[in-house]
Amino acid sequence: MSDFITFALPKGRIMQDSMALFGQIGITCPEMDGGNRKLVFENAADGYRFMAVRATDVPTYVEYGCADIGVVGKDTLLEQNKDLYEPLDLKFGYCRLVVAEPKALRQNDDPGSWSNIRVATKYPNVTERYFAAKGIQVELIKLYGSIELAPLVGLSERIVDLVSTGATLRDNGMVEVETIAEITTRLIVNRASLKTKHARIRRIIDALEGVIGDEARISP
Ligand SMILES: Nc1ncnc2c1ncn2[C@@H]1O[C@H](COP(=O)(O)OP(=O)(O)OP(=O)(O)O)[C@@H](O)[C@H]1O
Ligand SMILES: O=P(O)(O)OC[C@H]1O[C@H](OP(=O)(O)OP(=O)(O)O)[C@H](O)[C@@H]1O
Repeated sequence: MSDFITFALPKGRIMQDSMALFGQIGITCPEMDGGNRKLVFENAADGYRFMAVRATDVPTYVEYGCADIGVVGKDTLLEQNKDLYEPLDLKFGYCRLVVAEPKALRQNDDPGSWSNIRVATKYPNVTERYFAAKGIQVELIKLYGSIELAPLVGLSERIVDLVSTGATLRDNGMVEVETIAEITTRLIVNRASLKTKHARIRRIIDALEGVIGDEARISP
């Protein structure tokens, strides 16, 4: 690894909030404002590099040390369960991971009586763990997006997915049944980088904590 500090940032909705937060601690990348299709951007003067990757790929780039630091939703971390240092809750990207089902089904359904259900989700590992802890057997159908479609076309009656405003569930005739986890965006760090680039990474973590507040710190 170089003397650069390399960040892996998700291309989607988290990117803008991440750069706004880093901007508050003086970490910027003017090259990113260029409006092109580049995937790696540098601020060579300050020694920072930024990679734009798929949200679900952030933990992989950090785990393998291609990036020293990553920004990623807790949902992705729960699903992938990788060995990463997670020092900070960045306190944005708030949403919830929930179990949901069609409104009509909910009226006569008792989740307490479920013993064997079929669930469509982007989060098969979290879903399996959650229902296994309740003694419920799940037939998992892994999807990669538009999860709320599954009950509409008879793929599965239940889904596990993220809810933020609730508009997607509502507009597709579904309601929440249970909350599995509250989700926010997290800072993750490669364990080797934490040793080899300790002073710089510690400074970044401390500066972010200074901006967000003490409640950002996650105890190991
Ligand atoms: N509706 C939402 N409101 C707020 N945060 C959300 C919402 N949906 C997702 N997120 C958060 O943003 C993260 C990235 O979501 P985004 O939609 O940008 O990527 P994605 O399309 O889900 O991932 P990928 O590109 O790997 O398929 C999620 O992992 C979650 O933490
Ligand atoms: O409660 P809401 O504010 O409506 O947000 C929830 C929706 O947002 C996410 O989908 P996304 O936009 O990432 O699209 P996707 O279904 O293709 O993953 C999530 O998977 C829900 O579908």
